[in-house]
Amino acid sequence: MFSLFYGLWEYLVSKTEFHVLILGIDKAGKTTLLEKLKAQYSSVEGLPPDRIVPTVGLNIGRIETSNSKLVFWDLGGQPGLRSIWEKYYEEAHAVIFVVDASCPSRFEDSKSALEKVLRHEDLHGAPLLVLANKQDLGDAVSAEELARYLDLKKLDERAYTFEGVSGYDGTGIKEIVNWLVDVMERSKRTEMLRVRAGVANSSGA
Ligand SMILES: Nc1nc2c(ncn2[C@@H]2O[C@H](COP(=O)(O)OP(=O)(O)OP(=O)(O)O)[C@@H](O)[C@H]2O)c(=O)[nH]1
Repeated sequence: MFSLFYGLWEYLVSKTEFHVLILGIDKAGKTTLLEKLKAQYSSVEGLPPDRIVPTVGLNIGRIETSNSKLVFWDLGGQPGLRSIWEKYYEEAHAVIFVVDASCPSRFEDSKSALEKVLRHEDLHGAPLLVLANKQDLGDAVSAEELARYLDLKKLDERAYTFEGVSGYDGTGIKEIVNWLVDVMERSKRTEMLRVRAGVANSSGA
């Protein structure tokens, strides 16, 4: 009886853990954003921008909100490293795609990288958040302008939105977290991943 109540209590107070992939071409500002997220939502101090180096492997960041735990996987965006991204698709609940909104000469590269991500079947239905980063710079385009450029009108099978952010001054960070938690809680993909995890656990995996 006690274990039944304990199990119920544990279920009620435990926080759901979500996995969020942070993708985007090199120098988009992924790691800088992750460090800002950590600084605002965890007890770990984020690295200052001048100590961040280009990512070669994977950076992991964990934050907690009142009812969820978010684990962020930040992957290197250099052309030779983008083939690694797909190894993480199956386990991701949602994707953040970061674009340097102050650098129009690289929008085409971002567009084709994002199209390739969205075509991959392992990400079917995963919610997508596209970030127009570096809004602290005067010449950065807005999230709406970037959305028009990326031409992502045909995403009816997944939840998606755009947000203007800055990894330097923290613009948009709260909106990122609120949107992700809200949409992942309601996502069919989350249900699918939960069921799969349940199957793995019950088979002893
Ligand atoms: N002004 C400004 N610069 C930024 C911002 N975010 C990142 N940067 C700068 O952009 C450059 C690239 O930032 P990173 O965070 O290393 O970019 P990344 O996308 O992780 O790059 P890779 O690891 O190569 O994939 C660095 O010089 C950062 O200081 C921002 O919000 N505003």
